[in-house]
Amino acid sequence: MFVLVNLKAYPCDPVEIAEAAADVSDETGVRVAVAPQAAHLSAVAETGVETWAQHVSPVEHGSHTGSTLAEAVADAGAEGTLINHSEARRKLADIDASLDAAERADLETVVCANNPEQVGAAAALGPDAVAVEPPELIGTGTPVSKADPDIVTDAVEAAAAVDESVDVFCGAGISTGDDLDAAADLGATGVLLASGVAKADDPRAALEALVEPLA
Ligand SMILES: O=C[C@H](O)COP(=O)(O)O
Repeated sequence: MFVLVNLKAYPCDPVEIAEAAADVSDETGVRVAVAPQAAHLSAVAETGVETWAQHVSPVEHGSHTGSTLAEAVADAGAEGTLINHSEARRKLADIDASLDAAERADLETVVCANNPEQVGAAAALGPDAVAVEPPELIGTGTPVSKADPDIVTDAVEAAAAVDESVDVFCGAGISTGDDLDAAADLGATGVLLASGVAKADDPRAALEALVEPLA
């Protein structure tokens, strides 16, 4: 299982979480990556943790003030990028162009989607993975794998129907090792989570407990 921790814009210490994630990954062999704010990418990458951008803009080098250039996040140490999110929804054409930008910069990609229908559409664009996240469960602490398991199995089916090489992750409300186990049982090969780590009093302990069943 791939554990991708999105720090969103939470008031956490990105380097402290990155160091904990790097240690947990080294100690357990579980792949753990951290997606901080763009301004924190270099500092996070310097910890040695696998580092992801939260977004890359659908642009090339040029007159694009305010954009997040794929080449720039790669230069800062990012190895992958999220594209699209329920909290920052993009049009399909922009998702497609952001995937092109990520490919140019040699970034791995996960496209987020709200439901299995969007998963199918996203899979058709050829990302490395799609992540299904029911918006109503994000940040609730109620895991998608328990509250809406069918959405995960339907997403796995929808992606496979389009392109079997596209991995399917799930996210929303995931915070425990049991949630990870349940996600794997439903066919997900990764999880996307945020508040369970970024808002934890002790992010290191939260990460250790999270991956414990996989270690
Ligand atoms: O990008 C992460 C997801 O939106 C999940 O967030 P959450 O773990 O706080 O529910």
